[in-house]
Amino acid sequence: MTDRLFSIDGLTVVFGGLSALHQLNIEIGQGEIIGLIGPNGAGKTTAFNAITGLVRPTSGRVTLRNTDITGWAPARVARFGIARTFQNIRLYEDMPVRENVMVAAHASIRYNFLEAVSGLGRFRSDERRVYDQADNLLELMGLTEFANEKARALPYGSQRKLEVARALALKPVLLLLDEPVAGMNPRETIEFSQLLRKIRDDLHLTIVLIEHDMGFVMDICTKIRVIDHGVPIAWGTPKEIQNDPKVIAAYLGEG
Ligand SMILES: Nc1ncnc2c1ncn2[C@@H]1O[C@H](COP(=O)(O)OP(=O)(O)OP(=O)(O)O)[C@@H](O)[C@H]1O
Repeated sequence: MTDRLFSIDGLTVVFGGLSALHQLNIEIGQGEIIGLIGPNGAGKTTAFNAITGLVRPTSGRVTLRNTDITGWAPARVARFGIARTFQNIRLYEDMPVRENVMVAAHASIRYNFLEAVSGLGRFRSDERRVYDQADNLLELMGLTEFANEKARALPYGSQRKLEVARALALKPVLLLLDEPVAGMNPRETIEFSQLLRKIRDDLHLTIVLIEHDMGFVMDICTKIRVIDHGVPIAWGTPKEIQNDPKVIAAYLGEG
């Protein structure tokens, strides 16, 4: 593995009496694309929520760039370099596509009151920069033609790409994607794989993704962590995971 960027040690989340996540460990090097998979209800989204501060871990540690970020508030986690998308798309549907990205970028900028109300100085130059950055991200994600459309007018696959553009506006070092290709057709999914590799390379990103589309996961991931009923059951390359009897049994037992 290349330099360690991010790690999860013994991450555990208990809701009432339910152990949603039990002793999850993951270690990730710069530039890797890691898959987090498992049957429905396995605890995948809970892991993302615990990493990004939406859920407080019962125990365990989350480390990014040698800094313990366990239990940090969501905005602080985002500013420190972790951005995410959600399983259910979260866009400002009646806002134009470009503004959707600009609003996300603003989350990483702070003005004092005078600068904001006067619209002068740093505020104005930052606005220009945020506008240009949004256009660059839309171009990267192949969404330029939709810049002035309302988000709700976009085809579903493009809405998912817009979610990624919004996450990238935070300038993360680690990108967490929750079911990024859900609802995409096979052609869109292949194009999205290519796009993801490109943004990983161009923006020096490291990526963790949750996904049920196994063709996509096996194609794009360098390593995969499998969890079942909150418990980690396997860790390995796509080939190792595909042939692991515990993984096959977990998926066969689903439903
Ligand atoms: N806020 C919460 N309070 C109580 N229980 C929760 C909460 N969030 C999740 N759970 C429970 O924790 C378990 C894991 O849920 P989670 O959403 O993390 O699974 P998942 O692997 O992401 O599933 P899916 O693939 O269906 O999205 C489930 O039993 C779920 O009902």
